[in-house]
Amino acid sequence: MSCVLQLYRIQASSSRFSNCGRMSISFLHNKGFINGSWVDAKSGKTFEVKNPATGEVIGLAPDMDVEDTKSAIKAAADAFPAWAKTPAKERGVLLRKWYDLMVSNSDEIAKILTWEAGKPLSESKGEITYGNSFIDWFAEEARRINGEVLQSPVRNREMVLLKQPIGVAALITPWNFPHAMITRKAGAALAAGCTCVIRPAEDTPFTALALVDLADKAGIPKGVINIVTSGRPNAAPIGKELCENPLVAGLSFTGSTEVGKLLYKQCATGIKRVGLELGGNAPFIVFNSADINKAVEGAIASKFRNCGQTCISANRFIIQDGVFDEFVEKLRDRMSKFKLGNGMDCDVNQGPLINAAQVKKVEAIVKDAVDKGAKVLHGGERASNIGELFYVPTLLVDIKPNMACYTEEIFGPIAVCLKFKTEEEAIAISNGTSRGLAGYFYSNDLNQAWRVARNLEVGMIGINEGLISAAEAAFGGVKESGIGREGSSHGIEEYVYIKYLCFGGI
Ligand SMILES: NC(=O)c1ccc[n+]([C@@H]2O[C@H](COP(=O)([O-])OP(=O)(O)OC[C@H]3O[C@@H](n4cnc5c(N)ncnc54)[C@H](O)[C@@H]3O)[C@@H](O)[C@H]2O)c1
Ligand SMILES: O=CCCC(=O)O
Repeated sequence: MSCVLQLYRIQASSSRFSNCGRMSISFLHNKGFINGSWVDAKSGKTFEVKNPATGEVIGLAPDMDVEDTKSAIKAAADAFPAWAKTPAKERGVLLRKWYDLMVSNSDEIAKILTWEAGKPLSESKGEITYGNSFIDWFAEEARRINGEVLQSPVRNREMVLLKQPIGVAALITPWNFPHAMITRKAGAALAAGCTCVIRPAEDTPFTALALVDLADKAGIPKGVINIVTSGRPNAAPIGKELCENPLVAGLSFTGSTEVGKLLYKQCATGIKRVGLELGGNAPFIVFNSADINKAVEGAIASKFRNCGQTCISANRFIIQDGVFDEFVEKLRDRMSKFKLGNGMDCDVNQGPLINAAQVKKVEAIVKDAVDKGAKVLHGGERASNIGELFYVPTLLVDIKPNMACYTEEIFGPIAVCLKFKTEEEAIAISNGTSRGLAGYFYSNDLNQAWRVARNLEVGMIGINEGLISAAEAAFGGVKESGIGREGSSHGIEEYVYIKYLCFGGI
């Protein structure tokens, strides 16, 4: 209850946001940030940002377009030479200051995040700890961007590999992790010596603007981080400009595979460096040897984090015949204990979906499955009594390969359970998709664990574990789930190129 009151205090204290008088959170902004200044769209246009839990308009953000994007790119390009030459240790110190400010303001950022993204406050705090950890990590990694001295095959030569920042990085991020998807990209880019232009999702610009404000307060020089906000209609032209502008060296995108493919094509025009974190269709296999209680806890964590709107959420539960009934019954029991509601309410653990399009997509997936013979063991409908965008966590069995819930990324609170007999069958079902982001399996057979880990066609695997994300981990997919890795020491590689030096006549 106290959380609810705190939210209303934010709303009541800002003249630029709904129901507001004075501003208590100094980093709550409704302007874009270009070349170190808070700016409106050149056109003067704005778009509405709504609280998905209530439908209320919480504020207006600048509806920027290609002209604003060109200005942001120019600012980033102008700032690049000085930032690239700033010693890595100094870049790391500035990132550390940014991290410290984010930590000390975590509770306030969490409220903004829940306000616009709908996720329960405890999850927003979890995302912020996670998102902050990328800045902490890359603050340290900055000074470890080392080159190599090679063994020359001939006398009187020295051969050296330097790593240099690629230049201006364009970062396009989604609404589902409005904080962490920015810090995972910007932390690596800035540590490497790149400057950046960020285009956050239209549903969640205020978290992004708060982060950039704290970066500014940390002393990150003007032009190094720029942020261009826009409503959905301007996303495509802004994206095209970010992909095709000759001053941009590389693009990093997190979002749907469909948009990722388009941006990949657009980047081909200028042979830009591309990093893509796209959709998944994660298998979650439970073998007969597994500890079923642990598997159910892992399933809940993996499937229902952010109401299932997570790219690495379990998409299909693939359960061996000996433990199918026990797993399904225990999962149903856990799901029946979820509390849906406004994420600001402390005991809520499932918030709304982000927008009406997501609700329609989830509804269509459930209807398609039921029409084709799936059985609903829990949920199966909107929770309209709570709000427009709430959907009851749903459990489906009797799943067939022709159902959308089998072939598509669900991206919502729908758990679908399939039965299998042999390990080969489980692998074939798991790999029978064009996606390959994450996978999970539960087994207490060590040999089986190695075999299955090697055979799953995914970039990341949780083995007896449902939560795998960490700044130290290399995050990314195979197949149509993307290109490149974020986080870990490999995350830096997306933002540097190797320059070969050959010193002759030595
Ligand atoms: N892998 C992930 O982390 C992730 C995140 C969000 C969504 N998704 C997937 O995407 C589906 C749809 O969600 P969504 O609509 O938010 O994803 P999306 O790919 O449409 O949007 C992601 C980001 O890209 C922007 N965008 C959209 N079209 C663009 C374009 N032509 N050029 C440049 N930017 C563009 C959006 O405004 C947003 O900021 C989901 O159901 C899910 O399957 C995956
Ligand atoms: O949804 C995409 C990112 C999720 C994560 O980093 O764990």
